[in-house]
Amino acid sequence: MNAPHLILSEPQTVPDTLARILADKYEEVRARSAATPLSEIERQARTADRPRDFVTALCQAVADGRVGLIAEIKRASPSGGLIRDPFEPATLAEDYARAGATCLSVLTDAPYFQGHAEHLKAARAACTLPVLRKDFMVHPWQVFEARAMGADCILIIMAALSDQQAEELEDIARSLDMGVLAEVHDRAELERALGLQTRLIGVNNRNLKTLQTDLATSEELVPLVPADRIPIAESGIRNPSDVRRMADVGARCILVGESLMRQPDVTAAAAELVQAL
Ligand SMILES: O=C(O)c1ccccc1NCC(=O)[C@H](O)[C@H](O)COP(=O)(O)O
Repeated sequence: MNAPHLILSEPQTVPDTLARILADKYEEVRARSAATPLSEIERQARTADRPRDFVTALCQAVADGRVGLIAEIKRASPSGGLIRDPFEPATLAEDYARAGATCLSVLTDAPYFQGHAEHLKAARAACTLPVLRKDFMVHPWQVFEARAMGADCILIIMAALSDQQAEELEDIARSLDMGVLAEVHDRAELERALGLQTRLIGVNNRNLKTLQTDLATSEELVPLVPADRIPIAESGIRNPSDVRRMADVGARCILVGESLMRQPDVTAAAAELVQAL
């Protein structure tokens, strides 16, 4: 394949942790695409089974007045260290589905989150929920790889990409009938994300410099999301009262990982969030 055309849009403004992750991701893509060329990964993506409709599932939850819970399967993280051990993605997926989650999010990044493509495959095979590949997308090759492993949606982190890169990744995802979740941390990123076609706008409450979460980020940004988009509050949501706090500013969809992963009974914990309103 040609040299990956990863260019960090404004490297000096990318927070340190994210910059490190992206640099490693670039190396990972280079190695993986050397082993499986773009033409081959695209062939695998285009012959994979039909994607599940991630966007419609969340729209339907909102239309029904339900909490749209994207329940995350995450073994470890830079901020939380090792979060869950033992870790069984298939069982967790079944537990989340039983609790009434709308979608799943599965970490596939290995170096920072101890994730793996096999976690996504196992989780998706264990239920009928649409699945987000939670990873740092920096190159078209990864979008094809996501579909080839079964993912139904990709994450586009606006802080990591130029507008042109984000549009390119979105175009490929749409050509594969995948959903796109555009993630923002501030007003400038939100403005840029609204230039994409996707309806899913994730407001991440995690400050990428400190890795601390603060729900005030969603309180500031969610009200600025236009009515034709679906705001999703991400990170740092721990209990039903946090779910109500997010709904009060207009986010009935939430993405929750660590607080669920730390519970012995994830079904009960996820059901509590789903039934919070
Ligand atoms: O979780 C981290 O430590 C982290 C560090 C650097 C970049 C991203 C990170 N997390 C990714 C996520 O967005 C979360 O996994 C997701 O929103 C769920 O958050 P939480 O419920 O707080 O686990």
